[in-house]
Amino acid sequence: MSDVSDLRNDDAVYRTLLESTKAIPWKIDWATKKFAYIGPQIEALLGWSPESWMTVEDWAMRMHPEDREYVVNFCVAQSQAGIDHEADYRALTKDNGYVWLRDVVHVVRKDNGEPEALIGFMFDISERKKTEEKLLVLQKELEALSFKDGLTNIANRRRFDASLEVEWESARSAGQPLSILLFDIDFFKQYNDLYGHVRGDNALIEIAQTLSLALDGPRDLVARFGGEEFVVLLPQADASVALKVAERCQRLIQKQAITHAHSPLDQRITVSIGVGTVTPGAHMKPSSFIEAVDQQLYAAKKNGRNRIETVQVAP
Ligand SMILES: Nc1nc2c(ncn2[C@@H]2O[C@H](COP(=O)(O)OP(=O)(O)OP(=O)(O)O)[C@@H](O)[C@H]2O)c(=O)[nH]1
Repeated sequence: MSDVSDLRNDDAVYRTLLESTKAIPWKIDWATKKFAYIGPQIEALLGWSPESWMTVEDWAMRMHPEDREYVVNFCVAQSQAGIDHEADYRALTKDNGYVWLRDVVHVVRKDNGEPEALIGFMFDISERKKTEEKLLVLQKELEALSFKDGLTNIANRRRFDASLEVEWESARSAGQPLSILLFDIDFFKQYNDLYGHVRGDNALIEIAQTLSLALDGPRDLVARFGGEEFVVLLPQADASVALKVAERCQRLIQKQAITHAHSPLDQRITVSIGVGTVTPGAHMKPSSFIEAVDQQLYAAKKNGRNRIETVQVAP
């Protein structure tokens, strides 16, 4: 058996070790910017023969154009400063594909501190990047889900609150009106009691769909406000537009004719609607506007249900 000192002197052993790892070793002479060495594994990974890696130019040109400027500038700056570093980028393959690489770089310095050479390893990190990308997609899906109501599939209260905040600011700075419609299903407790919770859930889903169909503005939003209440946000809509939309919603729900034998109104599901319009002023809060619209909804209930009550809130 050879001892360690034998091994240290044995270039062939080192070469075998270097060339049998998955990581691809390389060395660049700093003065000439030429490759002194690159492991033969590079050919299996990217298709370019080791001999074709002549200078740092070859390295830079075989990088995805979107990664090139940042990675090259970063590596040059770190090398000049004598700092070991690493960079991730997409390397071009001979058949015009890309492979994600991580280059881990050690700066060999002369006695005066200036770089003499760079030595490093390239790692194939494409699998890791794929996992990261999948995670990103999943995260986006999760974010979207967290803004959706699980039962009706329309926007949830959180989404409504977030949209209202944005639209409120936009209306305030543009000096434009915005309107809100609050819906509450009439005698829904009786509906649940008579038909059961599952039919109750289905009725909520159907009404959510109908309300979605009633809107046509690009920024209009329908959301589940809670329980059997829905809300519609109408940016840039004045009182007359808001009333028209409310009437359209009421009509469509009537047309939908979901039987409700225990409703004294029409023997089908009806809704009460509170409508409010405001041009937000500097000191007004969205919550006090919602409060005012909620009072209209309450008035619609008190005044007989299946009706619309409106308010124009002073800024
Ligand atoms: N099926 C089902 N029912 C719900 C859901 N959320 C709220 N509800 C029901 O909605 C009903 C609301 O009852 P109330 O607040 O008394 O109102 P109402 O019976 O509609 O009476 P008015 O609003 O005064 O006309 C309750 O029975 C709740 O159980 C839901 O997700 N699914």
